[in-house]
Amino acid sequence: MLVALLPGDGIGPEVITQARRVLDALAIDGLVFEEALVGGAAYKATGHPLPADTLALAKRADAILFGAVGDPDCDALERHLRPEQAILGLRKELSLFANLRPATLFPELADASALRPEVASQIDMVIVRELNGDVYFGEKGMRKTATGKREGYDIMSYDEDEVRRIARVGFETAMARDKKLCSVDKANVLETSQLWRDVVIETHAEYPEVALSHMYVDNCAMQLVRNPGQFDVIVTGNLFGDILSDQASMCAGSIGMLPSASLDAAQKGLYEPIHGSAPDIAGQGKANPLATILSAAMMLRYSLGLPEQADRIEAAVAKALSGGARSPDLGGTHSTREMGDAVLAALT
Ligand SMILES: NC(=O)C1=CN([C@@H]2O[C@H](COP(=O)(O)OP(=O)(O)OC[C@H]3O[C@@H](n4cnc5c(N)ncnc54)[C@H](O)[C@@H]3O)[C@@H](O)[C@H]2O)C=CC1
Ligand SMILES: CC(C)CC(=O)C(=O)O
Ligand SMILES: [Mg+2]
Repeated sequence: MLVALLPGDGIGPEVITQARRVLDALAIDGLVFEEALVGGAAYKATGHPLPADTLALAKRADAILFGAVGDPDCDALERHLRPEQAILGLRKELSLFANLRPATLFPELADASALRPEVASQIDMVIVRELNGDVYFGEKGMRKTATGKREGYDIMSYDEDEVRRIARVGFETAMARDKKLCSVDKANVLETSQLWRDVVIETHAEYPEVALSHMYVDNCAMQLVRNPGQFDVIVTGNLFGDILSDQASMCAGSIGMLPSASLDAAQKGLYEPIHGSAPDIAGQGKANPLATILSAAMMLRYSLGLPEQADRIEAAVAKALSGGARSPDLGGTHSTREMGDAVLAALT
């Protein structure tokens, strides 16, 4: 089993190092790693954020463990050369259309949430985010209006097949949990969202056991803070899912806690924390590696068929937290490496 390791930029390499230590400690027979440059690091070395070799490795691998991309030095580059194009390119090239972002509060972290502990303790949801379409992949550009003003544009669109396939992932995810699916859109304003809602309703006929509800995205942002316990599975588009999952992460303690799986139709996947390269703390040993370590657990479960090993990692993370391991984002002083040490010590 080949895992492509793509550490990327900023805190990406720091958190990937800790995930790799945990995977090594499991001593899984036949698991091999191959590392490659991606993002700003790749641009600086090769002139492209997603070099052909890196893409070829990602295609060849059984799974991809990804850190994060993004480098302030690259923010003025033409868009197609910016580090973020690497993760967008991987998602598109590998048809990773289904992004699962579980947001669960480890009970030990009730005090780390931005919400009151009795509200935060109810959080146990999965955000299913569409990852191959929407405004991120529509036609975009800069142009001049008739009166000579600069105008930026990004086209938002979904076709019905794109909505149907992610709706099915949402329903399937709900079937495996509490059978409650909330579809989040902005159908009161956007035609893209009206189609989204119509197709989700049509797809519901295939899953009559699931209780389906609909919510506008602005209300959803509010409800995530007011009463996050009401959500079981949320299915939504690329842009809304991006924003809502960062918000949900803070309700669950920290953005440094949320893992993700980005899957294609055959469960091949890229696994990454939901956060970015955090240039404000990069190189300081302050990054929380648990989101990446938990992403490695998702990789073992979804793409490598090793659910017991995934359980071992998740149990070790819970034990490390019970034992008091806290990086600064969780209100503590543990360094990135010490968080990794705590998980390693808790592995049984
Ligand atoms: N999938 C990816 O590779 C992503 C890349 N990005 C890129 O990352 C760069 C920085 O973006 P931001 O908007 O600042 O988002 P960010 O997620 O990198 O950071 C937001 C805030 O959360 C903190 N944070 C993030 N991860 C943390 C961790 N593991 N432990 C402790 N604190 C953590 C950061 O220090 C920062 O204050 C940009 O270039 C952006 O485009 C952003 C999101 C995802
Ligand atoms: C570079 C962004 C598109 C990535 C992001 O913010 C995310 O996937 O959460
Ligand atoms: Mg994001």
